[in-house]
Amino acid sequence: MRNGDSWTEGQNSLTTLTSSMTTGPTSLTAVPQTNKNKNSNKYVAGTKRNGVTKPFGYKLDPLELTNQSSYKTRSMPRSSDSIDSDRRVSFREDIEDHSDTSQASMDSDLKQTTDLPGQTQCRTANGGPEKGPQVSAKEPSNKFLDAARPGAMTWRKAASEPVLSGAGREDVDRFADDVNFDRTERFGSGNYGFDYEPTGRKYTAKPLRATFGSSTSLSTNTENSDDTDDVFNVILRVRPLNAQESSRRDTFSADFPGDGQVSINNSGTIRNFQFNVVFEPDADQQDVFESSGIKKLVEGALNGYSCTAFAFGQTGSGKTHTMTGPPAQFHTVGVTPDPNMYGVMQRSFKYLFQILKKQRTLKLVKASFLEVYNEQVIDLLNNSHRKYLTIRWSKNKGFYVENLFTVECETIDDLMAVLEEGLRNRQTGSHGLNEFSSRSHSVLTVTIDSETQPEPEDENLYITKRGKLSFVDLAGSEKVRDSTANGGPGMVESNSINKSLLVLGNCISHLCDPKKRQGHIPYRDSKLTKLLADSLGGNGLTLMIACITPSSSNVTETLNTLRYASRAKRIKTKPTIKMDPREKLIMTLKKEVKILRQENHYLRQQLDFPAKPRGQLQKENDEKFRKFMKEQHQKETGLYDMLQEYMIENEALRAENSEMHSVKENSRREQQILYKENEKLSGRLEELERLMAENPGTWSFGDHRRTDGYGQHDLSPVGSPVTAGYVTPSHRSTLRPIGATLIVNSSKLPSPVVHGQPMRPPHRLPDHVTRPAPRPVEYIEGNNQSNGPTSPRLSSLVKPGVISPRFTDRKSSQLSQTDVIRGMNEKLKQDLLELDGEIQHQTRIAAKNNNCR
Ligand SMILES: Nc1ncnc2c1ncn2[C@@H]1O[C@H](COP(=O)(O)OP(=O)(O)OP(=O)(O)O)[C@@H](O)[C@H]1O
Repeated sequence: MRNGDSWTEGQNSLTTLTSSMTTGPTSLTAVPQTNKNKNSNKYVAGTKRNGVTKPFGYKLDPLELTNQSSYKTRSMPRSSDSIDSDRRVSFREDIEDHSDTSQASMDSDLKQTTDLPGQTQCRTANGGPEKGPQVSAKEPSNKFLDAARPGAMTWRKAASEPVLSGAGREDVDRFADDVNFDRTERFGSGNYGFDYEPTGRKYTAKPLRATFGSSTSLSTNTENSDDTDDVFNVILRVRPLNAQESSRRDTFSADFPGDGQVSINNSGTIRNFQFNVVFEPDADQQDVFESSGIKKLVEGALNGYSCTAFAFGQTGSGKTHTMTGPPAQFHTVGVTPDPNMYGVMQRSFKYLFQILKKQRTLKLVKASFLEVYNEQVIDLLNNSHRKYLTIRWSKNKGFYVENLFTVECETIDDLMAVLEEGLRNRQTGSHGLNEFSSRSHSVLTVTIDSETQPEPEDENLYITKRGKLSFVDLAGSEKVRDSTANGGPGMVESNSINKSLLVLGNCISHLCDPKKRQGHIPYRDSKLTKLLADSLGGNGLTLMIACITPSSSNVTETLNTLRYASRAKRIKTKPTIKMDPREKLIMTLKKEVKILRQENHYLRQQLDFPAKPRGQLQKENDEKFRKFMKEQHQKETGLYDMLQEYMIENEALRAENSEMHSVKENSRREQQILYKENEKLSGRLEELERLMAENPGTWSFGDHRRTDGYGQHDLSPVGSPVTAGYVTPSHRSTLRPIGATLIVNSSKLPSPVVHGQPMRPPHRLPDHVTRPAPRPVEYIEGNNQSNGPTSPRLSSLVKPGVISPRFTDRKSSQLSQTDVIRGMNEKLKQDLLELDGEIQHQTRIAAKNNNCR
């Protein structure tokens, strides 16, 4: 025996384990094994039969389905006389028959739902709720109509004759108007279709299958689907009045206005509800299978999603009938189950194996079956000791049942055997409302492991997806009074059923409230909700099948069920594919690599590198690319030398530039100092001259001549005001020639006439000295570089003609400019000294003359 769910144990757990059921002489072999194919370095599922391990694909051999002896050796033991082979053979034949006829349309089966056989007709309401039955003014009850979904519909048996036959276009139009269809629906994919003759003149109206449940409406191929609208569906099945109810003359309390609506008459008060699909009492098992959406769940599980179908409702309302067929046929000795009465479970198994047979890919199908009875989990496939199993929780798996027996199912027979074995072991009891009442919640889980190649071009990458298909048949909610009457089951049984259903209701109301959904969901309050946590609030596809009885005597329970279902209708889940965490990581990395490759490709384009094609040729191209780069390197050796030259040259230029910068800075500073000094000297000269001009009689200048002429001194920076004037006696004391002391008594200063001549105009510096030095011509126009290129290669890059012919060297230009200013400075000092000396000389003469007088 091995644990049922070994998902997080990864591939290592898939070791060959052969275990036998211990419940009878004929054993069911459980071979959950995987052989590692060393050549391909990937895992291949295998099976052990009669000691021989065969590749997993073996079980998809068509012969297998008709191999009677193989079936018999693997049949499940029964406590009663063995009649199973006949039963199963008949169902298998049924599969074969159907597969023959439906095989051709398998493709379309997977894409869209099939047409009705013709004896059923879809009826649609003519105008929605307002045209439905009268709603009591006292108690308006349309609140459950709010979440109606497009495609909601009602199934009702109709006359086998088409509604319109041999009618012309006008008739069809009139008919379409009558049933309130718009034009697009008339000839499109609405609930009615029209066959017409080649002439186009004659039409036959025919009802089409419901679009609900179509596999095309769910994007099951995406890893994380965004389609949250069509993943939690609620359908309603109303059973007919049974013999007991009819004999009591119970009235039929349900009405079906169409469009998936149902109205319940509770003693004159009408309550309306709406679901994805409503099956009226005369819908048969095949109708329910075809139009409930269960096919979509099977397909989802094959694609790696967790899918759950669960039936709920009052006791005796038809849950087990819908899921597996009439319970009597599994519990009555000597009765052969009628394949026509098989429920959605058997039909789903058949559909699953039909797809597997068609796909012929590596798939590993395993099944487990358990029940929750009086809040205890019991393995229905290994219940010889009826041990209670523990529910545990792990980060990767969520809630799971420890030590649950799992059977590998190679064929549909294996799966059928699992179902029958479990049903036989399930707790049933008889009470006033149901002779074969299920006293427990049962969960049959089919897991489908499939290896897929996420990227067709990558032959070595395989990922394993685990899809899960669970069928849950809940114990019926019941009034303890009713169920314990007539020697019914005990209070404990009823209470535990009701309690777990209450917790389920709580979880549903939390899940359908957007605010509460973010918080704590009380899954842990019951074993049932722990097991359903994944289906209710998880990442899967869920189908709730609400079952009700139309009997007026059970209207309160019926309304409870409908409210329950309406609330559940608002639950939204987001389906995601379950993968092994390691494989998930590989996928993530793979995606990253893909993105990086794209980026790389883009950059290559930008840099004019040769593009690396993606996909299967990647390796080959990588090699080519390496070769190309090698060649390029060889070709580019000359370029490399050039690059080195450039680098050396660049370094030299940097050093030169740096030197030039420091020379420039020094000379700029020196010039500034000289400017300032010149300014001072010039100021002193001006003052001295002004002083002499103011006292012309006192001064005579003899031969003192300015070589530079007379005028304004402009030694200040460009733009500063220029002062001009003569040296006045009052300012004599301020005249301080550099290196000499001017001793002048201003009050006794002579007139500024020197040797009988008026004093000369103030000293003026030549223009080229006072103005800032002209900017040296730049080497390249618009380029501030202070140096020219020394490299012949770089020189050749410079356009001829832009180099100034006068330009030789910026450094010398800087220096010459400083020299000019320095020369001027010298000259000013000279002038000042001369003037100062003359003044002193004149002063002495004047003093001498005064003494003589
Ligand atoms: N749609 C139907 N058509 C004909 N018979 C039905 C239908 N639904 C239920 N029945 C019959 O009604 C009886 C009770 O049905 P069933 O056992 O499936 O109810 P249940 O909801 O599973 O009850 P419980 O919760 O007690 O197990 C069965 O004999 C079943 O065959």
